[in-house]
Amino acid sequence: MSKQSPIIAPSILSADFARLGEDTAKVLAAGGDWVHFDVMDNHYVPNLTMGPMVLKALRDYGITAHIDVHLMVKPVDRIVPDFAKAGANSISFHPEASEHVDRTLGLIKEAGCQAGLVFNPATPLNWLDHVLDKLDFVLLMSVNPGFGGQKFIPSALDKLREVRRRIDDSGRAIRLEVDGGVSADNIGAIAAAGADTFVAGSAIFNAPDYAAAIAAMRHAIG
Ligand SMILES: O=C(CO)[C@@H](O)[C@H](O)COP(=O)(O)O
Repeated sequence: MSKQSPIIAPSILSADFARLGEDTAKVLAAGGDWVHFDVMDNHYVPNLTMGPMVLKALRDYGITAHIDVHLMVKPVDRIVPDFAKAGANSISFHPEASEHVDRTLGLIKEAGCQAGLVFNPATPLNWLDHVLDKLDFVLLMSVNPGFGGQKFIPSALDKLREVRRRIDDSGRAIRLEVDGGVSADNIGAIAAAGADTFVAGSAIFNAPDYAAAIAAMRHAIG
């Protein structure tokens, strides 16, 4: 399966939390495709962010775009139905944080969401071996999870190429998402390595003009 059309998913971890609905609507109006929603539990990662109530509040505010929930939590399973009920469209998790990866993927699908597996920079790709057919997307972290505004780790490019090869060999329509340190300066190389779904937080929300930042990324993807 060749690459799918590019998606830019602004990470609202870098949005103004005091005006989250407004800032999310603004970044979507500026050209963002999905909302990337980072859930951190101060256990699996050393930070604490948002839960299902915040996601529901965004839906109630009028956000209708695809909301892409990245669970950085341990354990995983018991929170999955709550995010689905709150209005998540896709849910990803870290395999080493789940007791039973296949079961967690099943729970996500049963809840009506797209399912993804997330790999930290040092997580081996063999977690993909027996579940590729159950995935809607693979999310490769190009920073260690927990914080926005970190620098892209260059070895992620080789890993992206390897996952792209595995997806292409499978013939399945699986998206390849990348997250961490993505900017207009490196997104061209990241796309060339095989990514089709791009999460960006600080490069968009710290820019004076969200639309110009997103347009520069689309232009660099080509
Ligand atoms: O999941 C995470 C961090 O753990 C990311 O989604 C960050 O929010 C990306 O932020 P930038 O690196 O683009 O600033």
